[in-house]
Amino acid sequence: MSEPVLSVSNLRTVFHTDRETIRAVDGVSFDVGRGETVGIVGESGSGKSVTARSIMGLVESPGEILPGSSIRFNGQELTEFDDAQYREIRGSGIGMVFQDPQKSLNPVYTVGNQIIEALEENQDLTGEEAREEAIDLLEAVAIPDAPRRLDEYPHEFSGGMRQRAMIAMMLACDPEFLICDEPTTALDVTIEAQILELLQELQEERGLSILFITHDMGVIAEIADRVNVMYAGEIVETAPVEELFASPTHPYTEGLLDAIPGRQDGSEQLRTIEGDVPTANEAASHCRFAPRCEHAFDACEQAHPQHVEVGPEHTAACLLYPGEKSRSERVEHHRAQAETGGDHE
Ligand SMILES: Nc1ncnc2c1ncn2[C@@H]1O[C@H](COP(=O)(O)OP(=O)(O)OP(=O)(O)O)[C@@H](O)[C@H]1O
Ligand code: NI
Repeated sequence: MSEPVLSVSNLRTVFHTDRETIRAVDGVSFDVGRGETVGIVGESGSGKSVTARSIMGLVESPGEILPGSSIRFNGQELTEFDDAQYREIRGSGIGMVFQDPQKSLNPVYTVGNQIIEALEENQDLTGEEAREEAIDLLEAVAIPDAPRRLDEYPHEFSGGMRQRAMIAMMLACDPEFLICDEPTTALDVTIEAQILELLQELQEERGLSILFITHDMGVIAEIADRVNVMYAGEIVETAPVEELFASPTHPYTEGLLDAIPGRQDGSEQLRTIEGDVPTANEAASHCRFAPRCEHAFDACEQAHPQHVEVGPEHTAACLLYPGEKSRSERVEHHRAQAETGGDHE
């Protein structure tokens, strides 16, 4: 792969509360290549949105990105950016699409006004030129009757159309990198499919790189080239999408896949993983998934799993691997890796 657009390395983002320090993102590393869509998937509370907010420079007190974390975007170290530099990069380099367009679209201004304002701010367009470009953008996101809809307010748009308008507004900043955080979760499946298709078209036309966050493995299958499975602040498995679906390796990933309707053969039932994602408040010295894992054994509570190569461009952090070793050898392997590979306090 050529130089990645985004390279996140050992990202640790915590929230300080009176009682404890919540380790929302705890040593996360991944790359996004140019023109690539990389997914982050995991249940609620696993740290997906905090990862996105960390990249966007939107972590506020009592949150903190810990020293030693690195977020490189086009070779620039974002963790060293000040507010002004971050505003600049949010206005041009990196765009973000959220689950809830209500939060990004202002109800008291027309959709057109908001897109035109973004164009004026970020692309130095004014007057008729900006209006023409805003119409082009609404057409680019396939909003019918664009010139008329430009003068409507967000509440006059349906949910799917609002999300399209939100994407158009984001395109007004002409970003090269897009972070989508559950952009289709609030939509019904037909509209969801249309928005996913739109994102893929825009990606091809504009050469966008995308980080796509969702709790839905079905959506990941549609959109991602590579996938990171996240659990309790950590990435527990990473692989190209076909490889992940063909050979899921971490028991958590298997659990997520078993919960997709229609993936079971006749004998199996649709299953959900019992229990909830724990809130991590101490450095991991064990497997955070062990309490919910049907394959867990004693050592899972005592050694912190490290990433092991389990297939082509495919790693998993689980004490069941490397599969060819005995159980005690595997535990030793992970302990040794944790020491040399740099588990952090
Ligand atoms: N401002 C905050 N203060 C304290 N804790 C926070 C804050 N924001 C997030 N957290 C905690 O960080 C953890 C990860 O949250 P995050 O929102 O990243 O999860 P998520 O994977 O995006 O879940 P969801 O699918 O529900 O959006 C959670 O335990 C959450 O409670
Ligand atoms: Ni989230």
